[in-house]
Amino acid sequence: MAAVDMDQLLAQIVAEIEPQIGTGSVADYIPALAAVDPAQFGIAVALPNGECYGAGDWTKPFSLQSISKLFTLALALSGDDESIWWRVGREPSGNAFNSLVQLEYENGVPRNPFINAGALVVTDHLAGVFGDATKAVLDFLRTESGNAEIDCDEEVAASEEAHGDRNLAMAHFLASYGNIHGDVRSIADQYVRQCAIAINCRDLALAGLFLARHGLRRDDTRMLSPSNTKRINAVLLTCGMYDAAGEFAYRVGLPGKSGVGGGILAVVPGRCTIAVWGPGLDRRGNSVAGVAALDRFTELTGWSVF
Ligand SMILES: NC(=O)CC[C@H](N)C(=O)O
Repeated sequence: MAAVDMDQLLAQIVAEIEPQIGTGSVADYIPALAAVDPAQFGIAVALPNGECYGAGDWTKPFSLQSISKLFTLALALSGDDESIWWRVGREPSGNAFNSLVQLEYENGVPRNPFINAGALVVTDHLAGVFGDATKAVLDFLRTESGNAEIDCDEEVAASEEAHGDRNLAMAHFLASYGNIHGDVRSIADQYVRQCAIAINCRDLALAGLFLARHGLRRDDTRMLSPSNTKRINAVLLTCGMYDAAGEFAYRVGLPGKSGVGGGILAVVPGRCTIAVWGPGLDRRGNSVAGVAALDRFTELTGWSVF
């Protein structure tokens, strides 16, 4: 594709995936998310120079959920501190994001940072470095997006906490292996609160730009070395969509991270970030309309890592 008319392209994608909007089912294990209208869709594309384009509900906030896991990993690796890899692996799990089964076989070392068990360990690491992991994520998102209003949605946090037995069990199980160092309840709470951050597609695409800019933040200060940025993108490609990572790589061919709020952040290294949001999920917890839109985006532009 020669010169890309981004506004026209995004409008075309929204029109093409229209039949998928509202399909799938909203996450109902977090009651506050079950109340979200599934018939919504937004897409935003941010370019390395900070220009941002969007279509549909791209300025409407949604629940960040597991997409927070990519920001916590990046913060854990910032300054090229690689010590987190002693505590968490980087292999796809092939299991659901909230599965516990591998943890006992593998001695309390989660397969990767993008499933819940791995994110709990990363949160514990960040709590040790920054004091409060949720605040560290919020500060980063606000600075990179330029939107100081981004915050935790207290209703979503309370709703997940009231139904948080599984993550709490997982955190205690990790602690039994010595892989949670802080207070278990506090770490589980910080994890839930970073998932409950409300953000829109525009701000999410801008906040992820360091992944497309080889580790540079928007003010040109360095977040990560080019090598560690490449590595995060590689782990996103292999593990970012949980047990659907292979299918997503096949259909879209980009590093990406999804969340059960219906958002996905995808990266075309050197070119752009793309944030999509559609609350209807497939059975693995990935946005149906979001994956369809990213599929069309890479097909129409030819922008992919392959
Ligand atoms: N896949 C997700 O987005 C899961 C995040 C959610 N907060 C949970 O822990 O279950």
